[in-house]
This record gives sequence, C-alpha cells and structure tokens, in this order.
Amino acid sequence: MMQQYLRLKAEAGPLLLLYRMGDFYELFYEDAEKAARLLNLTLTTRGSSNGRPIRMAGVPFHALEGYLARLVALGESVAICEQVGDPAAAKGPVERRIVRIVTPGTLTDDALLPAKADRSIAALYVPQGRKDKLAGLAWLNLASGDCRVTECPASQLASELARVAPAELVVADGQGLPEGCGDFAAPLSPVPAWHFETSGARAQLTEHFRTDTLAGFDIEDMPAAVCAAGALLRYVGRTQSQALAHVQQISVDRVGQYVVLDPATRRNLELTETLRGEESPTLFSTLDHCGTPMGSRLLRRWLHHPLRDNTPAQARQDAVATLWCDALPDFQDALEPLPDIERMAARVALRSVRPRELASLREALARLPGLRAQARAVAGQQDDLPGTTGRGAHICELAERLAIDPALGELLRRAVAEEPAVAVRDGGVIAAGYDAELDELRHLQTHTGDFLVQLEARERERTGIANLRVEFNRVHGFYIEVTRGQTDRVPDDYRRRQTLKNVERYITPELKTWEDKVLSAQERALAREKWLFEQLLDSLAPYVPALATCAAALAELDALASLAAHARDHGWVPPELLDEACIEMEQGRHPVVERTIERFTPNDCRLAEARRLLLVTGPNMGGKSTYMRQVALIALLARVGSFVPARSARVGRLDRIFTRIGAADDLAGGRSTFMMEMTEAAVILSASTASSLVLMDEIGRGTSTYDGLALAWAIAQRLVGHNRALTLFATHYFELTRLPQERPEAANVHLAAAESPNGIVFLHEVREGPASQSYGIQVAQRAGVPAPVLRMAQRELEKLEWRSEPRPQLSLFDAPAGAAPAQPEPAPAPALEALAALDPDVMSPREALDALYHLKSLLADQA
Ligand SMILES: Nc1ncnc2c1ncn2[C@@H]1O[C@H](COP(=O)(O)OP(=O)(O)OP(=O)(O)O)[C@@H](O)[C@H]1O
Repeated sequence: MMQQYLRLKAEAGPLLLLYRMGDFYELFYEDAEKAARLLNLTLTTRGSSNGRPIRMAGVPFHALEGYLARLVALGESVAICEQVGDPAAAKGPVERRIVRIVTPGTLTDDALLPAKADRSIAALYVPQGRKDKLAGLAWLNLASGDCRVTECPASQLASELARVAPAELVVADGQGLPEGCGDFAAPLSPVPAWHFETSGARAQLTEHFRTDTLAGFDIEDMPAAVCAAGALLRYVGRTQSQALAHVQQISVDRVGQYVVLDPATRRNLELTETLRGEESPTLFSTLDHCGTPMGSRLLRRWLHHPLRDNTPAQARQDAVATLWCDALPDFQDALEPLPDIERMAARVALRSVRPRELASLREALARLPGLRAQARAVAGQQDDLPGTTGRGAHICELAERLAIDPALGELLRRAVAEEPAVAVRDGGVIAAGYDAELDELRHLQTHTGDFLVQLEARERERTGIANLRVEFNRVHGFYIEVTRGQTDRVPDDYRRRQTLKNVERYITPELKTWEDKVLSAQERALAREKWLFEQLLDSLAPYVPALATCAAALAELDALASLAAHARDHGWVPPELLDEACIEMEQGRHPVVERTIERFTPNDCRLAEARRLLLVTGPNMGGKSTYMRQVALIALLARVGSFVPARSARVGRLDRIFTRIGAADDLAGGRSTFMMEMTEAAVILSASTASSLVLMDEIGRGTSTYDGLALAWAIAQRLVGHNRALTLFATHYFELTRLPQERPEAANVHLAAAESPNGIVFLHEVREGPASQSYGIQVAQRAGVPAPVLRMAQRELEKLEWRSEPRPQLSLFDAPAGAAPAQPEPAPAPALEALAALDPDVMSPREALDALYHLKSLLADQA
C-alpha cells in the first residue's frame, strides 16, 4: 500500500495528498506533520519505513469539505485520492486515483467560495531581457468561466494585481514577483517555465477554444498575455477532471479602460475592506442592497474598476436613473429569491452541479418571465428625475437577455424530483415518470410491503404459528421470525438464518428469491439514477452559454438596482461627467461616514484647471481625512456610473487616483513609516498627470519638523507646477499655506473649529483660506490628557512661538526660483534665547536668582 501511496504522492508533487482509506482521508510523512499543525489534528504513526515510524494524520471522509475550506483559506493546495477499484475484487491494495485537485484559485464548490466575492486564479508572464517589454497577466474566474487578459508595463503590475486580486498566482518556476509587487500576498504556484512559451501557449488556447487562430479574441497583438493565458488554462485544466467547457472566450482589459487605483488607494479608500481588514463599513457594504450574490459580486467588481471613458460610465448612470422609480422596491423583491445561476451554470459545465441546485434552477427559470416583464415595464415608464427620460434602452436589452428557451425549464421539470436528495448516490433525484425502467425498479422496492403482508398471512396459515412475523434488517435482509416455543412447527423448507435468545429467524426459497430481486432492484435503481443524471448533465450542457448570459444580465440588473435604491433612499444625484479634468461638488458628503453618524456636515469642493491644488488645514479631528476621502469617493462613484452623495457634482475624466494617507509601518517589508511615506510620494510624483487625483495627508510628518516641512513644500510645489495633478494636500505645516502666494493654481481651505467654554468644537465645515490655529492642545484635552501635562505643553508652546517660527530648510533642495519662502532672519538676542530656555517650574529660588543675574549680564554685554 505504501508503494501505491508513494507513487501517487510523486504525482501530487508539493500538494498535500489526502489518501482515502475506508472512512478516512489519511496523510503521511511531512504532509501529516503539516496538516496536523494547520488543522490541529492528532499525529499518529502507522508501520515504519527504514526503521522509522511513518507519521500519519487523518480526517473523517464526511468532514472533508470543512477541512478543505480551512486548508485553502490558509493558501494550501490539496490533491484528493479516492478508491476507484472494487475492494472485494482487488488482490493487492484497492486501486486509487487522484480525482480532484483543490487549489486556492480553482474553487467552484459553493461551500468553499465566498458568496459575494470573486475568487480568481491568475498567471503572470514577465518577459526576460528587455525591460521595456510589457508583462502579461491572464486570469480566470473558474466559478463563472470569465477569462481575461491584460498587458502592462512592469511598473504597473502592482496595481494590476491589486485590481484583479487573484487568490492564487501561477508563475514560471524560479521567477519570483517583480519589484514593487511586495504587497501581493496570495500563494504562488510555480510551473515549468516552458508552459509560458509562445508556441505551446498558443496551441493550448487554440485547442481549448477549438479555433485555428486567436484573431477572434483580439489578442493577436498581446504576446505576453497569450503566454500567460496558455499557461493558465494548462494549469487549471489539470486541477479539474473535466474540460473547462464553460470557458468560452477571452476578454481583453486594455490599459486605459479603467481609472488606475494603486494598492494603497484601494486600501485607503476602504472600497471593500476597512483599514482594519473588516468587511464593513466599506463603500461596498454601504451600497450593496443586491438581492443575489451575482449582483453583489458585480457591484464589488464595478467599485474596483472605475471607468475612464465617459460613454460607458454615462450609460451605466442612465441605467441607474431608469431604475430610480417607484417600481424599484417591487423589482428588487423579485430579484431576491433568485439563486446563484452564474455559479450553477459553471458547475453544470464542470459536471459538479448538485441535484438540489438543479431544482432551484428550475424554480428560478419559472420566475424569469415575470421578472423580465417587470424590467421592461420599468424601462418603459417615465421616470421621476428631470432629464433622464427615454433612457431605458439598456434595461430593455438586459431584460431580453433573461429569455431562456422554455425547453430547459421543461426538461428540469420532467427530470428532477420535486425535492431531490442532496447527492445522486443517495437516490431519489430523478423525478417519477421520467424513465420507465427506473419507475419499474422503484415500484419493486416500494411494493415490498404488500408482498410481505401476503407472505406473512400465508405462512401463518401454512404453519399454524399465529405470531409468525416477516421482517427485514440491514444486516440479515428478509427473514421469518418464530418464537422459540413454536420452532417445532416450522416446515422443512425453512432454513435457519439467525438464532437469538427467544426467537429463531428463517429464510425460505420463496423469500430468498424475493429478497434478491428487491435488493438488486435497489442497487439497479441507484445505478440507473446515476446514469440518468449523467445523461441529464449532457442534455444541460448546450444551455450553459444561455444560462451564463442570463446570469450576467441578472447580475447587472441587480447591481444597477442596488445603486438606484441607495441613491433614491439617501438623496444622491447623478453627477455630470465631463471631458476635462475637474472635480466639483456642492454639498458633498462621505458616502460611508454619512451612514454611520447622526449629522454629517456637507461640504463643497472645487478642483479645476485654474485651481489644481487645495491645501487643507485645520485641527486634528477636524475632518480633513474625511473630506479628502469624500472627494475621492465621489469622484470614484461618478466614474463607476453611480449617483453621488451631493447636491450637485461635476467630475471629469481621470486616469488615476493616488492616495498617501496615514502611515502604516511595513516592518515585514523592512521599511519604516517615513520610508513608506517617501516611497509612496515618489510613485505619485513620477506617475501622476494633469488628469490624476492625488490625496496627500500630512506628508513629511515622519521626520523632523524642518526636514518634513521642506519635503512637503517641495512635493506640493512639484505636484502643482510639474505634474499639475488635481491634489488635496492636508497638512499641519502652516508655512505651506503660503504656497498660493507663489502658485495661483494652489488655494487654501480649512476645516473650521471654534473654541467654547467647554473646549474646542469641531464644525467640520470646509471654508476658504488657511486655518488660523492648530488647536492641538485643545484636542489633547478632549482626548483626556492630564491637566498638568496640558499646562506644561501650553507653556512650552508659548515659548516656542515667542522664540521663533520654525523655518523650512529649503536649501536642502534646489527649489524653483522664487519658490522658497526663505528670508534671512536676524539672529535672536542671546538674552532672549537664554530667557526662552528657562523652565521656572523646575527651578529653585536660588537658581532663579542666578538666572536673573545671568540675564542681566547678557543684556549688559549686548549693550
Ligand atoms: N463633515 C463631517 N460632518 C460630521 N462629522 C464629521 C465630518 N467630517 C469628519 N467628521 C467626524 O470627525 C471625525 C474626525 O475626522 P477626520 O479623521 O477626518 O479628522 P482629521 O482632521 O483628519 O484628523 P487627524 O488630523 O487627527 O487625522 C470623524 O471620525 C468623523 O466622525
């Protein structure tokens, strides 16, 4: 047996091999140690090899899915080996085979997949040698069949990987991740480098899609993407024991289609995950009112893929506007009971669909005509928003895609039982009346009762034993039971089957013949059902593309309805989409914060051609970060095609959104807070353009005041003068507020606060001009810093302010002419300096007197 194990283990390679033995899946050697550690299993031994005990750990077969889910969540890949031979017929160990490979990126089982998020697998090809060659990325969502490719410069890979967010990345053996992708955390699956070779990859693709060329997919001019896609399909094909019939085409994501969001921006804007890694409150959790998991997944995808061009964004906005009507709640109610048709279609293609899924698919199909009529009615009606009438064409188009050949529903109605069993192996899956042979076999089983009652009556009469009974149990089958006192009346043709304390059990030739027939009927019925189910899967296969189209239309209707419902319930408006780069809003709100606090103060923002950089000042806790994120989120929502939380908004074309917010140490990556800050700033300075939105929050605070101020000044100068990006620049360096004097495209705004007898009051109102004060000590007071510390800080502050204002050491940089606010300042008088250095709180009377004499002597020297 161990030889068989070792052969299969060699086949499984680095994957954990779960080896079926009776009611358990066992792991051996290092696999056992690893699994025991990861799953908290008991590590035992079984036999020995070279005099050393073989380590073993196992999981019960019925609990497999749960353990798989845990292993996959930990990034492990698993090969599952089943007994495929007949144990009774086998001479040596029963024949076993690896029947399934489960890897983090190739899950299709509902139990292992998150309902509201995609799980894709990607392959990355980075051409060696010339640096200017584009890298190719291909990714596949196996649970839906969606396969995509893109090419981009290596410098943009990190943001592309963050956009696609695969759960597993296939790479060429020995090729790690390119520089800059250090944040990418999913497991890498190395494959031989030749899998990425052009000719093999092309052959893999043309064979899969059964085409002569790849011209139909528009990827002929994307050599790196073709290599990645070929290697990807080869890898995924190996994990499935089925052909990937539902992967029917490759779509191309072209650079420039989407607004680029770098990984830090996706994190900082809390699109689908909070900064703490939680699922809510995020932009997605706030907007997700979808009835189906397909809708939720699409909405999540949209939020991560804001559109650069106005036409598709405007089309989506129009569709949202169409659904923004009184019939919307009813329409959403109709979507809610629909199951995950997208994933069901994929599982039909992979032949792993479960009987109950087919039953729920049947019910869903029955609902579709009603839903279609509702969608058409919504599209046709006059809506309440001014200027948005007559735009229901897209909704009508989606409604048309819901039409599915009624023959499919009919087939499912005829073939699948009303309430089928969970698994085909349990029987009771195929409906009565679908197959005459199955009906007959079932009839044999279900009518055993009549026969047994008759037999019992006959035997009682024949033997004269009044309490004779005909019974059945799983171990011994059918038998005639006679109490011990009556056994002398038993006829000759009774054969003893079992002796118990008070009874004897017999079988007769007639009963034996009956038993054989009934028991084999059961077996034959099960076999027949299995065969019929396979036939049914064959008949369903041609409907997979139509189901996928229908699922995509449903997902889109659902996601659009979700955006419309949120807009309607919370007073959002359609933003005007413009060609020139600008972001303007009146009375804008933060879409997530406005839902989590009682009274949100709306604010305006104006970033346009002649006003490209806003210096945002104001006290801590005044609302600077919220304001900056609000502007970015409104811009992003507009580019997604959603309505936005504002009284009115105008958003132009954007190529990228950058954020440098907050400071998180990347100790694992060996970068300090300041280093991180500067690395991100460097990326922004090199890649932002006049069409980019840049959020900079307190850049420079990770180093000394002068260094930080100098850097912040120079970075702001560069952004407004050279990059010309639309920038929100929050800072506590008041010196920076002088920038607009030199750069008319820069302007000051501040978050207003007021002092009251009870301390500082944050107004959260954005006003023009710089803040007059930073209120740091007042904020510290509200935070509960002890009064003596506050008093000491106040005194220290007064001394510092009185002594001098901090000056940026602008000589550190070659600032553009006239850029630095450097005016030579007179050296402070020695007496004043000495006075400032005194701390009366810690001086004795004697020291105070000495200090006074010293001061007088300094004055005398100066005179
Ligand atoms: N416009 C607003 N209306 C109402 N409350 C707001 C508004 N903006 C911010 N807040 C509230 O103020 C709190 C602080 O906001 P925020 O973190 O944006 O301040 P900040 O100025 O960036 O602070 P720090 O400089 O300390 O990072 C938030 O938790 C939020 O609840």
